[in-house]
Amino acid sequence: MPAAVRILGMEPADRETVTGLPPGIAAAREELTPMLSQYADLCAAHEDALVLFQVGDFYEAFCEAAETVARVCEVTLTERSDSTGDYPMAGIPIDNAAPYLESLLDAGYRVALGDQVEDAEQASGLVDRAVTEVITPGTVVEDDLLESGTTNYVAAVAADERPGTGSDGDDHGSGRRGVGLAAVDVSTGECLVTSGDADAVAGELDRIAPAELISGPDAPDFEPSDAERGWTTHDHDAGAFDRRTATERLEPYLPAPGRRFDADAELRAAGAVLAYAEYTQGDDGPLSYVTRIRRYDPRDRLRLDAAAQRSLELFENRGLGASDTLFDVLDETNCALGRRCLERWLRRPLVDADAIRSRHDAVGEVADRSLAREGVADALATAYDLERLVSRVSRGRADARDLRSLHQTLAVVPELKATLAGADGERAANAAGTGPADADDPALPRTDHLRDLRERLDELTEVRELIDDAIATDPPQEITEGGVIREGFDGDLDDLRATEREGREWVADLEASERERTGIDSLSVGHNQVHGYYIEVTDANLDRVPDDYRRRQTLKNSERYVTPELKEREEEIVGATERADALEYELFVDVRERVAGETERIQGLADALAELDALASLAAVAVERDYVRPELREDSTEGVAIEGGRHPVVERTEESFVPNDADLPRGSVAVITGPNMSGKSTYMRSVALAVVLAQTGSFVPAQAATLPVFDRLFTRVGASDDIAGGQSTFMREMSELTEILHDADADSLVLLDEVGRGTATTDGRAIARAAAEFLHDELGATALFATHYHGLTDLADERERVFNLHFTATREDGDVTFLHRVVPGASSSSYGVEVAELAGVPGPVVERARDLVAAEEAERGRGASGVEADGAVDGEAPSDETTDPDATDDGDASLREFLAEEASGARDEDDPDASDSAPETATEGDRAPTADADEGVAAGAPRDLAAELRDLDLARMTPIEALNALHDLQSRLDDGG
Ligand SMILES: Nc1ncnc2c1ncn2[C@@H]1O[C@H](COP(=O)(O)OP(=O)(O)OP(=O)(O)O)[C@@H](O)[C@H]1O
Repeated sequence: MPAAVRILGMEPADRETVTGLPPGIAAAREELTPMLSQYADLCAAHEDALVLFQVGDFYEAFCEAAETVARVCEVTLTERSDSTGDYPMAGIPIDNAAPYLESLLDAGYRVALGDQVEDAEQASGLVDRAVTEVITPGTVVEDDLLESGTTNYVAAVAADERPGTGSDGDDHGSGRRGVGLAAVDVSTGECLVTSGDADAVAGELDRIAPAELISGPDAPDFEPSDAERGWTTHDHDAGAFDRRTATERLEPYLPAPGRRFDADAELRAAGAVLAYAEYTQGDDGPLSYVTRIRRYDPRDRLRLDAAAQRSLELFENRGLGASDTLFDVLDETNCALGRRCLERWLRRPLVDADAIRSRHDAVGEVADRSLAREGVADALATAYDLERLVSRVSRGRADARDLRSLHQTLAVVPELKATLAGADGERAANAAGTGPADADDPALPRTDHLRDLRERLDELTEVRELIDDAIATDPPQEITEGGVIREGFDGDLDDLRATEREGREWVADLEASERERTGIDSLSVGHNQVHGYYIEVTDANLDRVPDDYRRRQTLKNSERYVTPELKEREEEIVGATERADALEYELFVDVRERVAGETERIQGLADALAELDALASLAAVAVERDYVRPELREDSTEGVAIEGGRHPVVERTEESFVPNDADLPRGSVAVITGPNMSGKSTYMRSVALAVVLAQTGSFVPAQAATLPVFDRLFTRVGASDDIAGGQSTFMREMSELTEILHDADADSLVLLDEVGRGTATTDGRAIARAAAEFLHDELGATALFATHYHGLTDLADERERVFNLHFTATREDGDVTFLHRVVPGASSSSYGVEVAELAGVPGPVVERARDLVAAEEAERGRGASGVEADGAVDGEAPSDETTDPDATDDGDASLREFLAEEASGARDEDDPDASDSAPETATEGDRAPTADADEGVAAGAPRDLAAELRDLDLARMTPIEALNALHDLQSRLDDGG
């Protein structure tokens, strides 16, 4: 039964005209020819889809649907005329349908393929047609329409309908949770089910990034947090979410579904998503290759929401510079299976320390064994996408070439097992390794993880042999025209082929024997489609034609004949060929079904191959990029300790990447200051990426790393950092901050990059400070906090676990050099003007900016005496704008001041005593503000103009923006503000 699905986001008028029954056809319904009437029936049964109707070698659409196809696929709109009228018609070639289908999917359509399901030659009257598949973004199975090595999910969400069901998601174990989520990859049969409160499910949806989402009645509206990874939404037939219906739907997939799910909403989401998947696959009953429905709890994985994935550039590069992502760096996989697995791992890093260590063991072993690593890579490079292959086999869509690909993939398994056991030279070393339990059997990997994996490499010998015995080595694509079954596999087939062969040989000899018999040297024997075999004699020799020749065809200069014997042989050959082709098809289908019977085992093997490839990829990266095995803290109260840590992506493009240490006690807040472009963001991300990598099972780019296991990782990056994604609003920044402050706890790692930057300085600073205090005082999360609000560094004096770090720069002959090295203590310079110069802001603008800064500093110098006189430095949070201690100082000390300090050694980076804010406090004190300074005028500049100038984020402005901003300030200065 087709589900009633409607495409959201389209005007009802559009839907009426492009999906379901085209109005032009509906209007003529009573008079339609039988064929168009059949088309109309299929359209009416698929209201949600655009029906493509097979007519010979083309898929056709009619009337309004034809107009849509012509426009979207850029094909010609023609007209069909029959006794009942003229109908616009547009078609796409079936042989090359993929690019057109892709255009229709991209344009938001769902396409129902109305195929001829009966041999046109055998049909008496109208050929029977049926929808064999509904192609939708989330349920495509065609290789041509799917990216290799990626997952493609359709998901369903259902609200829990049991009374009293909690919605806070914290009642794990009681089975009472708010929203159920189920997702299926129809191309591989992977099926996942989970549940949680609406926020948790939203996070999971972001992580899974389904191509399509169907919602049950009362389910919350879920919007993708990232438009680029968005999904198409449908309201699904409410009936599919009904508990009883869902239970019945699930029964063929798993016994006693009612008892298998924690939450009612999980069961209903799973039932609905499978109903939908079945519907799109032609409603042919259960999808036999969905053999495992995997339940999971989001809390069993490191929670990385979409914002974190985005800002850490795990899968997408948002920056304007380097083009790689973390996944690109890690992806040294050799086959699509491994690539998908690695992606899954990176989207869902582990939180179970033993499981993480186990992966590290395996990565370490493969990294140590270069022969095994290369052997595994070579073997897997010839493996096909077993998951997609087996699902095709199981759906009855695989051809003989697919079975051969399956065979080739199975054939690497024995080789892989031998490789993992170790090549001869390796075995002794293996045996002497870290004390394997079975040291007397050197032919085994030394870690439990690899040993288990090797065990799971099911050789499936019977399947491999069956395919090898049955299927020709280089079969044709068509499975109905013979040539797919190997000789020797079936006696009857061999007899038929022998008859066929002998007949052909007889025909081949006929020319010579007839020439001899008739004495006509130019006599020839040939064959054509219409007349079959013939003997051709030129007109000059017609007098020598024997009596038993029967004329078949007269040509310009010759005659064509048959003999009764030739006719008989021909019938024999044709008969044998037809029967052999039909028998081959039968045999092929039988072999395919027998292989399909092993779907579950083949899927098990696919999992093992995928994991092996992912592990080998991590090992290859560890070796090539000099990563180190991270040590996991036993004690959950201890923090992060990284020596010589690097950013895995930036280090690939930055010729001389400067490694940095990170020592973050659990629950500490590191306030990081420093000039623009000095490396603050890179540093923070390096720490977070080390955590993500470690929990994924990877080694990390560092000299040494000891890490705790975090449960959640939050990031909040400055508003303008998201401009490239077109989502820069202060509101968004604040809602992300809200989420962090609500959800982070002692097991969270939090990255805050320039929080508060999206609003007025005073408010932004206040929010930043309050957030840092809350993180420290209330949440106890481990946090890295990069900021240009230097007043925040005071927190180190006030809070036990807050400390300062900063980045420095040097200047020689007017050139600023960023050292990219983190050192203890607070910084006081932003070098904004210098960065503007580096970025190519025109010289006069830079010079003018320098003058303005100098003027302001001069003013501040005058104001500072007031501070000393009053001693009015207030380290408390800036709640009141008029007494805000930061109100002028986040403009920072001047470059001159800063360099003078450096020259005098007051700011010795290597000075171990120069920690925290001690030397900096003096500096800041020197230029701390007074009420006078707040109201003061720098070289006649109104105070607010100077503040505005200070707040310009030059590093992120284009030269022209900077020029305009300065021009604006200048003219307002001229106007007296
Ligand atoms: N450790 C490092 N070694 C070498 N180059 C680095 C290092 N860290 C950062 N860089 C380079 O410096 C550039 C700027 O770094 P990053 O964005 O981290 O600075 P930032 O201090 O956060 O700047 P802003 O305050 O303007 O946001 C990076 O794109 C990178 O090319």
